[in-house]
Amino acid sequence: MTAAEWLARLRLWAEAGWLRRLDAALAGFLAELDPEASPVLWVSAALLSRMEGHGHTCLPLSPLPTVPNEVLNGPTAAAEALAEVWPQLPATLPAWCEALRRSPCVRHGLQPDTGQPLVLVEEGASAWLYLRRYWLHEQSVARAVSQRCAAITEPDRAGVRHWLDRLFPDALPGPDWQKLACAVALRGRLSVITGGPGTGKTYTAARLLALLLATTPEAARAGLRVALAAPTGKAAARLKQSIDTALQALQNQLGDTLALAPLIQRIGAARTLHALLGARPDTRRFTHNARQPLELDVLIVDEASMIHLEMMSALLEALPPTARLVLLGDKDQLASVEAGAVLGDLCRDADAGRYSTDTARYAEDAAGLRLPDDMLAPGDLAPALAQQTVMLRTSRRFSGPIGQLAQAVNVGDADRARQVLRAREDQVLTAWEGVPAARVCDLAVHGRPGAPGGYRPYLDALADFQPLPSSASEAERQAHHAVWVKRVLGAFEGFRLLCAVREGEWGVGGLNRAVAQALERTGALSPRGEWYAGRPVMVTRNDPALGVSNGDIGIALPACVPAGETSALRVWFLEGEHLRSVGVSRLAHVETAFAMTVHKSQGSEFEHTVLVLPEQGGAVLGRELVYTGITRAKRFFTLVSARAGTLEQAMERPTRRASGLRRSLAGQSGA
Ligand SMILES: Nc1ncnc2c1ncn2[C@@H]1O[C@H](COP(=O)(O)OP(=O)(O)OP(=O)(O)O)[C@@H](O)[C@H]1O
Repeated sequence: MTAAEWLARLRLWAEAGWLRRLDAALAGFLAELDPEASPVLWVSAALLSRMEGHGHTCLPLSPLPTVPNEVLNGPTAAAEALAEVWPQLPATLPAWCEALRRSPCVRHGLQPDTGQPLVLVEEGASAWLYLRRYWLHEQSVARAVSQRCAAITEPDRAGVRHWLDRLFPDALPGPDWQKLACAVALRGRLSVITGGPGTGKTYTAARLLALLLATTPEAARAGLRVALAAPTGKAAARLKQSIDTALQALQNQLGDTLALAPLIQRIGAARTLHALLGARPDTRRFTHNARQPLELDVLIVDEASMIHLEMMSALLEALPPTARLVLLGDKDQLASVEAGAVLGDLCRDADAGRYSTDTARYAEDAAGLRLPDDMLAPGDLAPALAQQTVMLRTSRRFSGPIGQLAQAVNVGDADRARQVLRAREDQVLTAWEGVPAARVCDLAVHGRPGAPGGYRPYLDALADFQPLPSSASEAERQAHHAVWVKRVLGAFEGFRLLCAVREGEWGVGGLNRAVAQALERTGALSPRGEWYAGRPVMVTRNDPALGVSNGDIGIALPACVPAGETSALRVWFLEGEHLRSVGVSRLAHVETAFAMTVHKSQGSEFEHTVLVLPEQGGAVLGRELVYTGITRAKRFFTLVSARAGTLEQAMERPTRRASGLRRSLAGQSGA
């Protein structure tokens, strides 16, 4: 086929939905830059772009010459279309790479960076293709992580032990991983604390802050600059609240021996990563970078699984080399919406430990811990990053049926998951499978046996506004209104529909419409037009000017106005205990939020969580998605699926994001 025919074929595939238009357009762009190139370049570029759209940071080339459909992962018609043209492409990886190397659009080997749009990486019998930007981000993250892992300081072990014994007074039967996490974070410039829900990641982070304060010379304590951050506003507010609560409880435990109050005051509000780095409108650049680093000594970042590669690169670049970065997150949760699976990549050794004898000795001296023999690794098999990574293994609030189900899903044990679901202990768990989408609306309106209510308590709170008598002062009216708004927002957190997909009757859009109509039929809502009292919305774009972040959830409610005046609708957001509102006309980028994606629910928990699985979920319907959905449930969990067996199918499929971060880390210094 000629170049024009190849490009036309790629456009056809985009029209069929097997590629995105953007993917075919990238191929067209490269054909303009290098009209003489082999079709390998255009096909690879289109597939690479498609992979990026699915969250991968690179395209593994090894399967391409023989099993291209593994990459396109499309329906039968797509496989047939590929089979028709593939014989015209090289049949071996070396020939494929050779064709790419011939193009000036592809940087390879030790070639200097002259702005080539693609980068080819070859190692042994494998090869990967990158978009330049992701290659640079990956290299920059690997370099920064390695440098931070190498910057180990040697604290006074006896002093650390003294404080750790006070901070963790309870003797546990096995190793106290929380204690180890504190000890490890104290000696490094980077540490990763991972663990499932309720394993005490923030509890540990609060103790780490106390340990840092206690081991800082007294004269320097007042100058210790600590910041808290998370990828979303909601997660940031939750982190701040948990850290404050934990530090206050710790102060009571420690008495006068260590003054934590000044630290609590100094920490300030937790911010989104965008706000911390100083996001600038209409650009992907930030105010803070290597030339203008953040002014802080300790940064704790929660929900790190949501951080994508580009953001991690920007964060590491903006951190001064002397600052300590502590990443908290659940490595088994869904990876970020945008490309990369950074926390998963950083935590690859977390289960196994792979601690060196040096780390074992340090754990014994500084934390009084004997690490299990099977978690130790000989010198060259003990990567530097593993020494700075600790996995917390005991959940304090997640031991019931929801925890058991989450655990079974996480390890891919379908029989066990089924058994737990069938047991329906105290009706905490229920599965409705092979049902029509309308059943989801029933759940939203009434709840279910064992977990009644659905959105009813929120609607009741909405209807329950009793105006104060006209004699009430302005301050009294405002306070009374704020109590009501908080009650409505609090009640809304009691129930949530989480979807795997956005489109279709089982997706976010379809269910939001259906639920709003079902609630309207009960007379509890009057959704006339776009905005109505009680409309829950999710912000879909950061807007620093309005102070709202992507993922924030608020509810449209009337403002507090004097009796007799008409009150305009405002969207109310709760940040910790603090209420904020924005006029509805100023919020351009929002969507209704009765149903939301599992992705967007990360960092939130709801009393009753409903996970909705469609008939066809494609590649998105994987194990991490189900695990993340289940672990959002505080008291009740309901699975609703269009087809029986979807759960098992999803569990069989752990999502593997193509990424070279581990390889790049190993290439840096064995990190
Ligand atoms: N060692 C401990 N001793 C007593 N209580 C603990 C301990 N560790 C954690 N907890 C308690 O367990 C609960 C969960 O802890 P925490 O919120 O820190 O977990 P987490 O891993 O940050 O959870 P998530 O990220 O899922 O919200 C909290 O109430 C906390 O006080």
